[in-house]
Amino acid sequence: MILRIAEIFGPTIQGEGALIGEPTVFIRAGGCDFRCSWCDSLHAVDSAYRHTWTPMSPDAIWEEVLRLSGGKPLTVSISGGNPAIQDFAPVIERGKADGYRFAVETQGSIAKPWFADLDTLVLSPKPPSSGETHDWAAFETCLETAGVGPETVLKIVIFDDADYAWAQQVAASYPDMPLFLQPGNPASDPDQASPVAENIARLLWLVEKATSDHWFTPRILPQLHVLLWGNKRGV
Ligand SMILES: C[S@@+](CC[C@H](N)C(=O)[O-])C[C@H]1O[C@@H](n2cnc3c(N)ncnc32)[C@H](O)[C@@H]1O
Ligand SMILES: Nc1nc2[nH]cc(C(=O)O)c2c(=O)[nH]1
Ligand code: SF4
Ligand SMILES: [Mg+2]
Repeated sequence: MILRIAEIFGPTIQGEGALIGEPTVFIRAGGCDFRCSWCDSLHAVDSAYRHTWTPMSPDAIWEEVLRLSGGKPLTVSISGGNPAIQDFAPVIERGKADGYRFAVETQGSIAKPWFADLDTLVLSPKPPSSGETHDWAAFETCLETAGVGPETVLKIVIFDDADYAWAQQVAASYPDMPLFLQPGNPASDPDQASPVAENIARLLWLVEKATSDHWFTPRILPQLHVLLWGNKRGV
């Protein structure tokens, strides 16, 4: 079996959400069923970049993770694109046998049986500013398929007031899921000068909005990797 891989990089730290700060190797799958207006990983989404995606066997993927991590177990985060388009079961099986932990980042539009084998499932439904709309039945299927195996968390990107109101509705529908909010990063140009000031301003806006509303449910975090490395790829 062959998977389409946009990039494998690390070790770095997880920059977002529940596992922020955790040493991580990333596997970025090529291909996505969404096309968010502000996607920061278009090189793994847009078919114009398809020629840059490497066809790899699960063994070859695992060899690269072992090389990058020096064979020392850590958390492997499978992102994309939407990794749920492809079958990562053999990679996860191989890695767990070596003592590695697995997290997946997905929007929750496609469920896969191997969600149940993860340590952490990050579901990141897309707010109105993305231009995408959700099939909530498919989202529910992701939750059911994951079951009680992984810790399943919600991570929502907020660009504006409409996104914020939408996140409050989603949170009300899933009161038992840990909720993480991160401000949207409007600049995904890897050559752009430091986007830190803009991102901090957006984080401040979001923190002040939630605290003044007395909305105490979410944890609100920056994209730590953007603060450290800007919009650079492979970090
Ligand atoms: C690139 S996506 C890949 C995984 C999956 N397709 C998804 O969207 O969840 C990884 C994470 O980055 C977030 N993200 C993408 N573009 C962003 C941006 N411009 N600002 C902030 N977060 C962004 C997504 O919402 C998601 O949580
Ligand atoms: N350091 C770091 N943390 C991340 N968290 C989610 C990422 C992603 O693009 O899925 C990401 C990424 O690309 N780099
Ligand atoms: S779902 Fe994720 S990878 Fe796909 S376009 Fe949206 S942010 Fe990008
Ligand atoms: Mg990213």
